[in-house]
Amino acid sequence: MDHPQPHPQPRPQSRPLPKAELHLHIEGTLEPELAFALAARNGVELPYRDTEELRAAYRFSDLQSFLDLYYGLMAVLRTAEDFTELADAYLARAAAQGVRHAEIFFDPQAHTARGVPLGTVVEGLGAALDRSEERHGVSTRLIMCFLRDESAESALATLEAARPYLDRITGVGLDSAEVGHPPAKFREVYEAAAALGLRRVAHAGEEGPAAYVREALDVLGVERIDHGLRSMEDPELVSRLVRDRVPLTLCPLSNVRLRAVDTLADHPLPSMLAAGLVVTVNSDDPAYFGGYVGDNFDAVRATLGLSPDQLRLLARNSFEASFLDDDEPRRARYLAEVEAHDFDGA
Ligand SMILES: Nc1ncnc2[nH]cnc12
Ligand SMILES: [Zn+2]
Repeated sequence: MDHPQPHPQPRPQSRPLPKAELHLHIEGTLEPELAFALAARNGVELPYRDTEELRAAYRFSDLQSFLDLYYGLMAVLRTAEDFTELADAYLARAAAQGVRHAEIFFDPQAHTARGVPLGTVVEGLGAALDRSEERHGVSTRLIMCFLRDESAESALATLEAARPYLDRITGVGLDSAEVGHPPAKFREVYEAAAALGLRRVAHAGEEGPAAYVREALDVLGVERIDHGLRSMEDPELVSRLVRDRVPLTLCPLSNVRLRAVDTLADHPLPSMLAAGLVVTVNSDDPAYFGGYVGDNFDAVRATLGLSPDQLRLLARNSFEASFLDDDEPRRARYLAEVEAHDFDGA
């Protein structure tokens, strides 16, 4: 008797490379559609007619031109539920692009300055993070950033105000307009954060010089550098970063949109990998810069010709650089997923 030939099985959709996202501003995940929905719900008038007009405004000449729009659009975020919805939408998108662990930045001063209490922000984000593993399969940490173009006193007051919420906060970071606001301005608040047992990271070398990267390490005692692009201008610093295995959280599509590099083809990621730097790939503000973290991986693969081994190294770095030190079995599971990942010959 003839056995029927099995039908050819449809090729399973290739699964995205498992990765951690370590450089992600939750406010930078505010998509135009959600911004308009929240504006309607909260009675906030936006200076754009519709999502199309808003998207058309996403043409930036530098970091400051982006920050002006970014802080302006935050006006729609008012209630704890708004922050929950924002974070939940990010986690769903991130999970679909292979994110297994996310260390999420937020900017408390950008909200408290508008009269939104810190507790509203932290509790709102926390509600989404609490159910993230169950709902999206993504473990999370929260990192509170100080705005470096605000005063050191304001940063200290923010840390003080965060005391009741420290069980939800893993670390502190430093972001916003870099040039003219060197890391040393925040020595005291970083010392206080360290004394509270908080982990420390800082943006440095995005638009600012390599000297800011050195200062972030020497004065603030940071464990990771966010961006760190301009470290490449200082060979001695590069040797130090390689020797000490200091992770750099790169954001390639952000660097193109904010004109830190001319084109993606000019991005120093391949030279940074070749130099032995511990680099990771992240999305920064994905709603504004044309893609989430998987899109950043796809773009560097396509444009910079990264090999499967290099992509796997980036993913491995992301878990090794993460603040999963309090859960080594989980980190080991994630790393095993990376090693087992099949690129389908791509
Ligand atoms: N790329 C970036 N640099 C500095 N501060 C930021 N805040 C949000 N995105 C930022
Ligand atoms: Zn950033």
